[in-house]
Amino acid sequence: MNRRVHFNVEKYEKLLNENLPATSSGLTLKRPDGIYLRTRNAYEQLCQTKGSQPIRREIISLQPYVVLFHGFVTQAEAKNIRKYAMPGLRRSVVASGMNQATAEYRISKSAWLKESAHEVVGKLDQRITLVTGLNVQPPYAEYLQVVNYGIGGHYEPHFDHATSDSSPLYRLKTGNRVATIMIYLSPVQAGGSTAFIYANFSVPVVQNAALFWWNLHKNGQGNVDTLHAGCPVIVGNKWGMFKNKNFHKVTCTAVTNIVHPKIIILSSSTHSPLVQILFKFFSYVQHNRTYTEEWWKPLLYILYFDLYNGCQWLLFFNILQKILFCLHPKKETHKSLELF
Ligand SMILES: O=C(O)CCC(=O)C(=O)O
Ligand SMILES: [Fe+2]
Repeated sequence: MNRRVHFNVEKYEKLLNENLPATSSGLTLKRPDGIYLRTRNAYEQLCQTKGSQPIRREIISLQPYVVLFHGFVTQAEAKNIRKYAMPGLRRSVVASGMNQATAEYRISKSAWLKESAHEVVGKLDQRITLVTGLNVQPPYAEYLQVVNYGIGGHYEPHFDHATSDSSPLYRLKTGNRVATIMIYLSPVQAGGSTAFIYANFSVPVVQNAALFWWNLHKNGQGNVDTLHAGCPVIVGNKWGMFKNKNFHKVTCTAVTNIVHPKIIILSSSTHSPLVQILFKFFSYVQHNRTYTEEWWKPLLYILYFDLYNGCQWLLFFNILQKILFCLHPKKETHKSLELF
């Protein structure tokens, strides 16, 4: 050690000694008291508990809205899910008119995992709800689907939402797919990215992370910018897990549990008599009240309210009450419409 360095180290150590914390002079460190710290023990414990760490969300794109939640599953969870799905894996299918069929543009195997398959499935549903604010329990959403791509496996550009009324999604009365979350359950040595074609970006496989995006605009129309593909796997084996959140059910959840601003379109073609009555009601109001400019407009965006598909009367009246509140002459602002 040269002399100058030696001198500096001495000086540094002297400084450290001079600025030793109070503990070394016999005083113990004490937490400040204060009523505002009442929850401190619980808070600190939660912060230190493994599994209660904040989720790290990386915003990949705002239009379309695509985010990546890092460390969404643990290594062990990913391994277990692959194990439970393995026996059920079958060649993946795609919608083909009214049916489902295998297709050259989707080369992979997939299996559905119900909550009863293993407790981890329920846990993941809960976690998805926590980060997205969406109720993803069936029947509000589809079951978890595990997908496995071998070398060359891929899924050519497609939309996750239905783009035609003849889609099986409509026939099943599940509504369109409002959002997709895809969890990467394995690393891939080369290839396998998820590419958003019109939006012009791709997301490489990040093991244990979850990619989330909205398929539909807030008005319920499909977002064409979500056209995406699973790129071919070049080296390795890609495992993913999907969850699709369906559309009309959002109406029900949003009313009971106002978690996400989703606007649902009132459709005059819906056959439910109650929807028809509501529609007539809106048309009447629209023609007979003119006190604020287009005040009625947001009302038309309220409900695609398929009462035959699980919404309950109570929810229906809850909505109606809120609508009437919005119609109050003093309420000129659209802000009062914080239904969804
Ligand atoms: O594997 C991917 O990265 C995308 C797959 C996909 O888009 C799908 O299964 O709907
Ligand atoms: Fe997809």
